[in-house]
Formats: sequence, C-alpha cells, structure tokens
Amino acid sequence: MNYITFPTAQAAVEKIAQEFVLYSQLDRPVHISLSGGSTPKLLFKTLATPPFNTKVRWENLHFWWGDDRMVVPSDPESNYGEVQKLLFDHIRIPVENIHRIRGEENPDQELARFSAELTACVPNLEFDWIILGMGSDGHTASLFPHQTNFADENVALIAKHPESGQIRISKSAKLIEQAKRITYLVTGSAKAEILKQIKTTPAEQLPYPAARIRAKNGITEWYLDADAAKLL
Ligand SMILES: O=C1O[C@H](COP(=O)(O)O)[C@@H](O)[C@H](O)[C@H]1O
Repeated sequence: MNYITFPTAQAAVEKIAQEFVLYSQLDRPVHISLSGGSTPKLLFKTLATPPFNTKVRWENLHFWWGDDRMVVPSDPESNYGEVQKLLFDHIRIPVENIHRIRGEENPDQELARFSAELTACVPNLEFDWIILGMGSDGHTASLFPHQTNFADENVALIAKHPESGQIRISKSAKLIEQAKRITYLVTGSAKAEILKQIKTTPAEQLPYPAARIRAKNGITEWYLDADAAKLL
C-alpha cells in the first residue's frame, strides 16, 4: 500500500487541489467522488480560494459523493450541503456537473434514482478518482465494520450508522473498487492507532472496510498528515 505523509493537513489538501487542476485539463469529463465528514472541509475551503478557484477548469469536472446522510442539504450533517457552502457557492460550475445524493428524498426511491444516474453517467462505472475518508472505527463512505457486504453487486446501498441509527446512502464496495484511483485522505492523531493496525495487519484479518477496499485495477494511496502518520 502506498502511504504518503505530508507535514500538515494543509499540505496534503494542496496536493489534492493541484491534482484537480491537472484532471480538469484533460479533454473530457472527469468523474470525481468526494468524501464527507469533517476531514475534507479543509480541501473544499482550499479549492474555493486562489489560485485553485480560477485555475481549475470546473466545467470539466463532475462531482459525486461516496455517501450522504438522508437529511436536507441545509442540515450541517449533509455531505453535499457542506461542499455547496464551502466550495460550490464560490466557484462557477455547471449545475449538471453536480451529482448529489438527494438526502431529503425517500431513501428507497433515492437509492433507485441515484443508482440509475451512476449507471447512465459514469463510463463503465469506473470513476477517475474516488477520494475517501476513514472514521476512527475504520468505516469508509457509509460502509461500516461488521455490516459491509464486500460482494454486493449493487452500485449503491442504504446503510444505517451503527450508533446513531442515521440512514445514509453509500456507494458499494464493489463500485468503489472499480475506480481508476482511490485516495484515502486521513488527518489528525485520532486516526493514528487504527492506521498503525491497517499498516501492520493483513487486511483480511481486520473488520475495517477502509483496510479492505482498494482499486482492483488501479492505484490505491493514503494521503496522511504527520499527526495521523505518527505511529507508522
Ligand atoms: O460518516 C462519515 O465519516 C467518514 C469519516 O469522517 P471524518 O469526520 O472522520 O472525516 C467519511 O469519510 C464519510 O464520508 C462520512 O459520511
């Protein structure tokens, strides 16, 4: 596995932001999946400010989410709502490039609609880049330890947060693993211990979806800050 440690979280997200510039210069639509939770907020703020806000050719990038919570976009728990507030409100991007999970809808109907949109829009269901986070329990997207079916053939699924019971829609492990590139962005010392376990233990012996999900035919890499990497 490819672990890349940056001195700070800011340095890690600036590397990702530079790659947004490069992807946006490709002469085709590029499909990128964003992570939710607290970690990527620094990335969204960085992308919304110079030089990235104008250097990225936003019209060439299509944005998706690994998961979202079934709440309205104005709810602070909404992964899409946070990106809208921190990034989309500050740049010029065509509305048709934003492929959000509609958290305000009925979960079963939204699962069907979102699955159809994925199938229709993403060539061969192969994302160019999936950026993931990792919870301190080892979950990624809304794929939680002890409740993830890694063989699920569906592109997306309904998940329930094991503690709060919050309902979510998540990409499936199999869909994520079809990506050309997967980057786990993990920062902060609260994730240091679990990262050490992931680095030192064979993935199949661990219950953590973040340890097991990797690009089957592409690149999998971990972008860490020094605090997260301190036990590696
Ligand atoms: O619940 C979630 O958690 C993970 C990690 O979140 P963080 O707050 O520890 O950064 C995130 O990747 C996922 O998208 C989100 O829904």
